[in-house]
Amino acid sequence: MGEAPAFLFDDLEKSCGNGYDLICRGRETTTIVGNTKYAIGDYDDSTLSIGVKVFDNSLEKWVYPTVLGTKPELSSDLWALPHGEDRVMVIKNGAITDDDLWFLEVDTPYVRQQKKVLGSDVVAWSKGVMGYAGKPIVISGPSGVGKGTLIAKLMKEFPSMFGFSVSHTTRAPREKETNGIHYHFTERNVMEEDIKDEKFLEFAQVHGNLYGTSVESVEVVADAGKRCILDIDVQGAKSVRASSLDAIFIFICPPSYEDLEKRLRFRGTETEDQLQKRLRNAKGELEQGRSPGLFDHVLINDDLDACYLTLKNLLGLNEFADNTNQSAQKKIGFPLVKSVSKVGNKIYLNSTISDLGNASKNSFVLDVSSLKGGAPGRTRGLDLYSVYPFAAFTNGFGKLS
Ligand SMILES: Nc1ncnc2c1ncn2[C@@H]1O[C@H](COP(=O)(O)OP(=O)(O)OP(=O)(O)O)[C@@H](O)[C@H]1O
Ligand SMILES: Nc1nc2c(ncn2[C@@H]2O[C@H](COP(=O)(O)O)[C@@H](O)[C@H]2O)c(=O)[nH]1
Repeated sequence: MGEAPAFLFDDLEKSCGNGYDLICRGRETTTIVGNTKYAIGDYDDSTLSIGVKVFDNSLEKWVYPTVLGTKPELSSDLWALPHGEDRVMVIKNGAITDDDLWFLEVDTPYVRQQKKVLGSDVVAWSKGVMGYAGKPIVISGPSGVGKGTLIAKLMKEFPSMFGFSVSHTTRAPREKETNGIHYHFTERNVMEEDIKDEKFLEFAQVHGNLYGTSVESVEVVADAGKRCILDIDVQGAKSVRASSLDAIFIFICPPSYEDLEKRLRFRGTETEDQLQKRLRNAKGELEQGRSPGLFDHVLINDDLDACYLTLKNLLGLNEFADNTNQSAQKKIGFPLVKSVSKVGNKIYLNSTISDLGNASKNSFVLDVSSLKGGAPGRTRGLDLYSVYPFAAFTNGFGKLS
């Protein structure tokens, strides 16, 4: 990581091509990935979003692929840069914050799978998101073991570091529960429809009700730069383990079955029937929780404070850790781009004005070496930092502090 080579910017004030990757600019811009030419631009007037065409080499004409994902709104100034063999990075110059960077996936595993399912040519939009908030944490264990209590302690002590994934459930709200905070309380038919529409990362029938984690509920936490905590049952944990979400899995055990029952009774939120059902289900969950391969850590919640300390230790949050680095990432705004150059995994952005409030020439690096994920939803792991003017905006190592 260092200062951008000066020649790149001086040679690149023109709008198209830099000798490394073909970088194109315009309201409608064409770019080549592999052997295929894509036109990305403004002819999709009906939706006022950026349209996509693919050049069919055998038919020798432009065709319209199925476009999946949320489409970015139209922009009069687009930059398109092929990224690897499977996607195009699209910069919407001068767009509002957080809407400036998109990826058009043309041959990622997700797109290839959708091509098979739909039997047509498919591309998919995925929004570029700066930073990577750390692996989500899945907390599982039988009802009444203290998962919610431990999570509440973590969220209270580290409010800027963690965000809770608000699940959907068909269970009725308890007295002190608020819709949208504790759960999204929902009707079964609505939730089943959303499951069919693939809006859920996982779902399960738990103690007679349907519970599920929507993709959106995990994404909003990560969009806020926070580490996502999921409180889900063992079936849900299994599904997440099998999904593409790279998480840490923690199972919470009670000191004894009798203690579990005492806690559930003490909480007083269940009828006797419901309580018995939860206790019966706990037996199977405790067996599965301890079976090898599913959970990375098993904690016994005997003394609450001791268990909480162990949880913090395994998350690297003990009193000697520098926890400031783990808080929400500081964002810098995307610059108004005048020229673009790509060298390896670094994209050099030359700007005349930036939101840093300086009207002089500013240079930025967008580091895509840690790119994670892809459609549907977001492409994460992007790192944007300023490299010029060196002294004024950096910590001396070329990166904004
Ligand atoms: N270590 C502990 N010792 C004694 N009581 C505890 C301990 N941890 C939690 N509790 C109490 O046990 C009850 C159940 O805890 P909590 O609601 O956090 O469980 P849970 O695992 O989230 O349950 P559910 O899965 O049903 O949501 C609460 O009244 C809580 O105060
Ligand atoms: N598989 C999922 N399980 C979930 C989810 N949200 C909560 N849960 C689990 O349900 C039980 C009961 O919860 P309660 O609030 O009714 O006491 C508990 O074990 C939770 O962990 C979810 O989205 N998916």
